[in-house]
Amino acid sequence: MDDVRFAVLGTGGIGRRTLEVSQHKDGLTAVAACDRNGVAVDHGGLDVEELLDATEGNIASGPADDVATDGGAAAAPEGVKQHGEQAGVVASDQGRPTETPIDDVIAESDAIDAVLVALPNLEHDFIPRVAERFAEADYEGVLVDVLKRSRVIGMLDDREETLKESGITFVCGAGATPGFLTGAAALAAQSFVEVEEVEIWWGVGLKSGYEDNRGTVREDIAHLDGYDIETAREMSEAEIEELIDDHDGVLEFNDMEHADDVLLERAGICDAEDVHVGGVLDVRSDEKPTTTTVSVTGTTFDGETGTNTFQLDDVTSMEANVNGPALGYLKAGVRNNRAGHYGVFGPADLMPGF
Ligand SMILES: NC(=O)c1ccc[n+]([C@@H]2O[C@H](COP(=O)([O-])OP(=O)(O)OC[C@H]3O[C@@H](n4cnc5c(N)ncnc54)[C@H](O)[C@@H]3O)[C@@H](O)[C@H]2O)c1
Repeated sequence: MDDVRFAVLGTGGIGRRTLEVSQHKDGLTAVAACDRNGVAVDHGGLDVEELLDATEGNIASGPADDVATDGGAAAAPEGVKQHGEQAGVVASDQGRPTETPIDDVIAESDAIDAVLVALPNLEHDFIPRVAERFAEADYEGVLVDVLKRSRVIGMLDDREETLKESGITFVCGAGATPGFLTGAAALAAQSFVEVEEVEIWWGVGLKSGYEDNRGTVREDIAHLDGYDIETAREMSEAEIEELIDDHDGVLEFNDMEHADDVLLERAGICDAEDVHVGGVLDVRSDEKPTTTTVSVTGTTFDGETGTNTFQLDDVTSMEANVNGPALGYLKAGVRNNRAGHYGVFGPADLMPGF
């Protein structure tokens, strides 16, 4: 494949690591990146190392106001981590402040093959609305997101015609779970003619990455008993710290609303209600509190019932398991886009069919 010129929307915990991992993959050139305050564009290729150094421990992240409804820059957040005069992308020599970071990237999109959307998803239709704005600008290329919530997939499907008309290949839910593990489940299902159950159980140790992944942790908190997306969004940083203290740093989640379910159903693998996602997050240790496992139980053509299991090594980090696959799916998206396949694709659609 020829060189792929890509952009990252949202240089928070995930977006920064995507840029870093792309340095270790062939044929990927980062040409644009933005966060809530700033944008950096260089069609000859960004100096990724400089951008990462400038934003290290200095992420324009933060809680409730992370999504301006017009998709533009949100107001200065309470949770900005900052060690210089400027937060996030603006701290880089290549960055400049802007009120309209996403529109500034859209304005450059003629020369961009793929865009990785690593924006927060605390407002459900934010990412679908961002996709719509790329379509309104007649973008012809790939959009990839790493969103987690099941209900967002339908909102993307509702916009599929608009995306197709523009020539957009949208790969949704393409992180770890959903994403990597959804693809693994689709592969594990191939032994069976009927799938009864898919169990995804993940373990993440985030001590050294906690400060850089607060957006993700906040979204996960919404899955705890007694919390929802609204309450999680409105919690202050202090309230989040308190909740984490109450759990001694270890949060366990059961029956999460993770899009693995609808993504496996729309690929014809099994019913969404037969997919269960849960896991354990430890923000005080880098070691995974439990091994990440995907178990697919089904019946073979010759009547045996079995369970195929896929396990991640405990030494592979969340960042490796989100960003490696996200960039892999991005490349698969580009291959499809160049072949004229437009519309909305989930990770399981890019695996052997069922
Ligand atoms: N599928 C998976 O396995 C998986 C795993 C981890 C995280 N995620 C998802 O990745 C996303 C990002 O998580 P994170 O921990 O990196 O969050 P984060 O808060 O660290 O980063 C979000 C970034 O988006 C930027 N941003 C926010 N609003 C913006 C706006 N209006 N315009 C431009 N930029 C804006 C922020 O400045 C920040 O740079 C979340 O939606 C999370 O759910 C998915």
